[in-house]
This record gives sequence, structure tokens and C-alpha cells, in this order.
Amino acid sequence: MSTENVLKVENITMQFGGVIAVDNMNLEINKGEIVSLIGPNGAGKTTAFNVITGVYAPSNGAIYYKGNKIVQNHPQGKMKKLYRGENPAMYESHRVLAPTPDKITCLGIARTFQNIRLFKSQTVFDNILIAKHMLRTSNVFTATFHLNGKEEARMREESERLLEIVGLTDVRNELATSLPYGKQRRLEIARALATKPELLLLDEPAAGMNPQETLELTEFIDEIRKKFDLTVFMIEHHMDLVMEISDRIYVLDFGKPIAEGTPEEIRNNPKVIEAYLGGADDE
Ligand SMILES: Nc1ncnc2c1ncn2[C@@H]1O[C@H](COP(=O)(O)OP(=O)(O)OP(=O)(O)O)[C@@H](O)[C@H]1O
Repeated sequence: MSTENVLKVENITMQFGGVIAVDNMNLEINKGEIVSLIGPNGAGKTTAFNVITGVYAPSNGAIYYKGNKIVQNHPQGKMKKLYRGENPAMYESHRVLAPTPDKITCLGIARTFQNIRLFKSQTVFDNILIAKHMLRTSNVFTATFHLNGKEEARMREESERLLEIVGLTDVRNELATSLPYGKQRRLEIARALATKPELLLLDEPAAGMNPQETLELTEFIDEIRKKFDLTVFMIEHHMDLVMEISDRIYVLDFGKPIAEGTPEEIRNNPKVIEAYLGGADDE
């Protein structure tokens, strides 16, 4: 496996008033890896995803994508007094970088959400096509007056091909919400793939799935990783899925990473057993 660095999270702290949701987090993900982020409820996993994808500007720290700094912030003004994390000084002389989620998507980072967020009143096909429009190269004028027919045709063709690859062609005209739960999850992942990401963030993709659906999802994630040459970063509570699919795992507890390693190493790490697994078997 190549060791080209795709994502580097450096000293990220996210503070909401008195709550430090993510506390000086450092992690690195290399090209082609599937890396999982686990930890008890409220450990700060979704907040970390929200910082990486531009939903929140961090209170402090920086994020690099393929070697380029894409996010950076440090406590300023009144926040300086309130800030309770570490290392603010190292960023103070640098400018703030806080791209919006759509800009992050255009860079090549896509995500899914803990609660499925499909366009409910749109068909399966239109859910994919709308996501494709995020990458549109035409300007507002051509987009408004549909003058760029060639680009639209290409997007439609790519959407059809994507539906075929993920096995949803037979339901292309159905409303997204009429699909069974497992297929809605698959559509949500397909919609993220429509933006042609290199890094895919999945927030609890197996939430609410039965064992059979979870097994199918495990195979699906592995399949799309290979087919689309993806790097995958995943939050998941289903330990069987995490242990089966991850190359490496990071464990968060109270916003702080307490362990990193292969599934085998994590399984046997006493800190993890104490903080999270509680010595119990897989879910
Ligand atoms: N917008 C916000 N404002 C204030 N506090 C927040 C906000 N978002 C998250 N938090 C707090 O930050 C902490 C971490 O929450 P987060 O949702 O990131 O945890 P999590 O590890 O994803 O949990 P779960 O596994 O239950 O989804 C919690 O104490 C939460 O209440």
C-alpha cells in the first residue's frame, strides 16, 4: 500500500462554550486505507467529521488534505480568554482558513451523515444528479438558462453509470424515501460518490442495520474502495464491521485520541478495553 498522506489532522480542538468536544486531536490517513474512528457516545467523533468537512471552523488547529493545508484556526479576541485547549500559539501568526462544506466537497472530500439526509421528494436518479451539479463547471448564467447542454448530458450519463455500479438502476425512478433502509444508505453513499471524492467520510453507515444488511454494507464499502480508488474514514459503533474492514482504528474518549492501531492491537489495548469496550465481546 502506498504511504501517500491523504488526510492529516493537526492539534484540532473544537470547543463549544465550556464543552471541549474534540481535544487536541492528531491523526493521519494514507491513500487507500480504511480507517475507523470509534469511541463512546459523546466522545467527539461527529464533531471531528464536522470540522474536517467545513461544518465548523475549529477553535484551534489545522487540517491538511493531500499535503495542502485546507483548514486552520486559532483562538482570537474574546476566544483567547475562553480557550481551554492546547497549542494555540503555534498558529497565531498564520491566517485563518475556513472553507465552507461545498468547497471541501469540491476539493475531493465527501461524506454521509449519521441520520440519512437524502432529498426526500426526489427520485433516486435525481438525488445523484443534484450531487453531480455541485461539480458543475458552468457559471451561474449558463446553469440558469440551461445553455450548457453537453455538460448536463455528461452528468446524466455519469449518474446512470454510477447507479449501475452501485446496483440501484432498477429503482432509479422511485422516490428516495420509498426505498428500504439498506438501499437508502447505499444511495446516500452513491450520492457522496457522485462528487468524485478521493476521501470518503462515512458517519455510522451501519446505524439501524440488521446483521445481514451490515454484512452487505461491509462488502459494498470494500468494493467501492477498490472500484473508485478511495480512501475511507468511518465512524462506526458496529464492532464486527469495524474489526472486519479497518486497516487501522483511532479511539476517542472525551475528545482525546487514546489509542491508534490495527484491529488486533485495538482489541487488546487495555486503555481501550477500559474506556470503551468495557471488556465485552463484539456487538
Ligand atoms: N453544536 C454543538 N454545540 C454544543 N455542544 C456540542 C455541539 N455539537 C456537539 N456538542 C457536544 O460535543 C460533545 C461531542 O459530541 P459528538 O456528537 O461529536 O460525539 P460523538 O462521539 O459523535 O457521539 P455519538 O457516538 O453519540 O454520535 C458532546 O458533549 C456534545 O453534546
